[in-house]
Amino acid sequence: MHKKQISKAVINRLPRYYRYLGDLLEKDVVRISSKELSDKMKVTASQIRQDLNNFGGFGQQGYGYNVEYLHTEIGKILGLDKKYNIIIIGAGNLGQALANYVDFERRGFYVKAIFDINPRLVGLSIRGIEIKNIDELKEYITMNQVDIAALTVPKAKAPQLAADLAKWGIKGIWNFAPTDLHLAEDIIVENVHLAESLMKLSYKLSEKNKANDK
Ligand SMILES: NC(=O)c1ccc[n+]([C@@H]2O[C@H](COP(=O)([O-])OP(=O)(O)OC[C@H]3O[C@@H](n4cnc5c(N)ncnc54)[C@H](O)[C@@H]3O)[C@@H](O)[C@H]2O)c1
Repeated sequence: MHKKQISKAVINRLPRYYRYLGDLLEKDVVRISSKELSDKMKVTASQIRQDLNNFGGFGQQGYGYNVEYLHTEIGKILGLDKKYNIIIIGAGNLGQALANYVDFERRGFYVKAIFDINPRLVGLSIRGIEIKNIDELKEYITMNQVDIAALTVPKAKAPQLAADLAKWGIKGIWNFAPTDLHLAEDIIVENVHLAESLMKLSYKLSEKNKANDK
């Protein structure tokens, strides 16, 4: 059977559905109508129905959505029913902050090792996770199951490291360096460009200020 192509916009909204449903579960909410979910999320009820219809609906007429079921199913679509081993390349400010964040584990993402080039950092531990010398990276990847590499190195170092990671078999790169990586198509890159997000905020603020000045 031909698999239906899910649009990027829908995929982008799924983590937010997942988060809201997780919050509802924590409050022991058993079911929710698309209208209630829509009021909470400030997304139209028809948008919610349309989005979820992409995956077979999940809802029942007159009943709404079973929160736990929907949360589990969206989790499966997002691949959150699996465990992922992460390594962090670059143990500076951002790399250390990521390694210190325990909540990723709750979602199935486990930071297993951190690598850096700076001998003053190598050998230290963050939350019990050892910072290894970057020279050990290839061997580590060969000997261990690594699913995702977070790149938190300076921009100039990122492309070469990304190419090495890809060559050594890493399929998922979580890139925080403010540069675009050009890798083979089977390597999945998710960019987290914080400064670009800040620029969007700045744009919106300046638009608002312009409107107020009128
Ligand atoms: N800190 C933030 O809030 C922030 C925000 C937006 C973007 N970024 C981006 O994230 C990246 C990291 O930022 P940061 O603030 O953590 O920088 P940082 O200078 O604190 O840390 C970078 C680390 O990478 C290491 N490194 C350099 N070359 C390496 C190599 N070849 N192999 C392994 N490790 C290497 C350095 O020794 C250092 O420990 C940068 O690209 C930065 O632009 C950071």
